[in-house]
Amino acid sequence: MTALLEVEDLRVAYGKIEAVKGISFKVDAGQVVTLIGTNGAGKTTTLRTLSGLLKPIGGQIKFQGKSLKKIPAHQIVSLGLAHSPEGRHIFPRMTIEDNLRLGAFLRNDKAGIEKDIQRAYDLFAILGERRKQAAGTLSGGEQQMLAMGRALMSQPKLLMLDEPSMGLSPIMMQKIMATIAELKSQGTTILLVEQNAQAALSLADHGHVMEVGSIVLSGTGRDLLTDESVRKAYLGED
Ligand SMILES: Nc1ncnc2c1ncn2[C@@H]1O[C@H](COP(=O)(O)OP(=O)(O)OP(=O)(O)O)[C@@H](O)[C@H]1O
Repeated sequence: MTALLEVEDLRVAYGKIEAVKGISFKVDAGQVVTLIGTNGAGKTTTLRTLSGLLKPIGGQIKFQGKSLKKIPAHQIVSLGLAHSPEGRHIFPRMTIEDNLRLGAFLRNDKAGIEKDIQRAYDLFAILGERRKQAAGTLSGGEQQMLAMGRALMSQPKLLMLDEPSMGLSPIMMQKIMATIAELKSQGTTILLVEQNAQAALSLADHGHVMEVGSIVLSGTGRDLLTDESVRKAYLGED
């Protein structure tokens, strides 16, 4: 069976600095796969490249068996790859509901869009309660919910989440992780970038540890959670 996403020997550079140095991994439909690693490991660069925002200097990206090489960013969304970026990038002056609608900008099935807006409100009740308010009035965690809800509005085959737990309180972080688990149980395929290795590996089918542009260790979420080097480097154990 072909993987939903296949990344092979991917290399990405900013000028002369190679930020991603030949990484390979795949994501099968229905899986949660996580990339973990410290600041500057190349995780965000990888997601931005998969979204078509950065052009690789080498390697292959295949989505549903087709190369994404010559496909511009806006068409990549229509193929079914949605990206909830680091820092969220919601539109603070627009209402919560209008932010959600933006995620559906490539769709014209009105009834389906309304159904998915309702689905976002079912997942995140606070967004429904405050649908007519400016998105900038939401807390950081609620803005994260909005960013995830907006990404889901494109009906993605693959949802890419960049550090959804960043800057959140432990309770809000747990809520976001529980939502990711719920999306997984509904069959959503997710590529999750996280610095919170414990949370990410706990719900991932597979994980890859990135260090300075390379994948240095791969395994099931459970294997990596119990791996001694991972526990020392990323889970704060001596
Ligand atoms: N726009 C840019 N121009 C030049 N170098 C960059 C740029 N963006 C990132 N880098 C460098 O590329 C490397 C990888 O950064 P990247 O943001 O992908 O890492 P990351 O693992 O996502 O870390 P973080 O959690 O901080 O986002 C780092 O050395 C970073 O300084």
